Amino acid sequence: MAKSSDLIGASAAIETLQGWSAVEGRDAIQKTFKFDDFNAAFGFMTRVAMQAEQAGHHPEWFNVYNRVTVTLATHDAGGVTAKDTALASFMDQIAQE
Ligand SMILES: C[C@H](O)[C@H](O)[C@H]1CNC2=NC(N)=NC(=O)C2=N1
Repeated sequence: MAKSSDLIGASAAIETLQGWSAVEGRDAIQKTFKFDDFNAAFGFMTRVAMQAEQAGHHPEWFNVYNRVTVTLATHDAGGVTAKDTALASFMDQIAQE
């Protein structure tokens, strides 16, 4: 379980990532991924879901057709930790393929 001492914070986290922004009003990071169609978006979500389950760390997300808006925070810690930057990097990596 993550602790508040694990926090790195949204501002520091987005400096190390591409295309992620800080969420207003809470310590979390967000990005909208856009794909060719629903099939590609859902394929992305399926791969992320398997990785999330393996890591025990899960995204908050919202899908409409070819867009997936992802919010990442570590609930146990009350904000952004290395678990979020790791999941964000994984998403960036597989979204390119
Ligand atoms: C017991 C279980 O590992 C925890 O509840 C995990 C599950 N997935 C999680 N996901 C996220 N994003 N934050 C958490 O604090 C978290 N905690």
